[in-house]
Amino acid sequence: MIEVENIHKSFGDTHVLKGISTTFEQGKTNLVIGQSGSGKTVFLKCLLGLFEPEQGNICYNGKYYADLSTDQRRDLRQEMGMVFQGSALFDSMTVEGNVMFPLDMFTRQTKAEMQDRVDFVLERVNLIDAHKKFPSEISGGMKKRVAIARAIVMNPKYLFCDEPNSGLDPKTAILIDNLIQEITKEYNITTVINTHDMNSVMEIGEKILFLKDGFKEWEGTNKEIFKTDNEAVTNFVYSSELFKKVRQMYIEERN
Ligand SMILES: Nc1ncnc2c1ncn2[C@@H]1O[C@H](COP(=O)(O)OP(=O)(O)OP(=O)(O)O)[C@@H](O)[C@H]1O
Repeated sequence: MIEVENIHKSFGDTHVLKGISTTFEQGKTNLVIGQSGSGKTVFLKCLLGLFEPEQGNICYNGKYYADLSTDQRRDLRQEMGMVFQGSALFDSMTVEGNVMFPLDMFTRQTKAEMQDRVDFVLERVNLIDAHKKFPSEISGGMKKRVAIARAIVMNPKYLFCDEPNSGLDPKTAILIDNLIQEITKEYNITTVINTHDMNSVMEIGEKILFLKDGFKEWEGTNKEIFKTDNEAVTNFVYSSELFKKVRQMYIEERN
């Protein structure tokens, strides 16, 4: 579980995060949504420990980040997996080389142990024949699977995903969302996903945090978001014609 308590983050005179408090539970897919510039990436970087808030605190399974020593912070960092926007694979490494990288860097496992773990996670993300391929030889959806395999290879307690669906067609995007949700439940991970994708909100939004201008404007579940009267949320969610029609149908069905 991650508990965020009243965090503020500024860059010079720009006050980006303005007192955000929330809780992300273990085994749930937690989504952070909001318009461009609302502070989602800065927020995710605070969760990752890449930015330290000037005020407030973040608590990881009972441990306050501010109280941790440098060594404890490094240990915590190794409990975090990250799926970057655009996958961020190393082009010069094969698929298995990419997935093995964190094990090679941070563990003392033997080559055989690392290979077993890599084979296991690649199978878990349904990539069986791609071990020896390079990123340039596989599709965008497969790259995301490799990025997910690399993010979970160290058995993380926390999984952070920045726009995991960017650049994918809607069908592949749903498969990737479902894979992240399955893995979250299977390994009881605390997962936080930054997204713009309303399909993700509908499909896997067990908890949704809506940011607006650096404030927490709203939070709730995917069932609640379609019923809320919060104007900022509805303007965001129903910005497309398709979703406006879905809402209309929902209201008509209720009446
Ligand atoms: N390192 C930085 N230095 C100064 N300002 C920054 C820095 N990082 C982000 N900002 C500012 O913080 C604000 C929020 O940016 P952020 O990237 O978190 O938005 P976002 O919600 O993730 O947007 P998008 O959906 O477009 O990725 C922006 O005004 C941005 O210019």
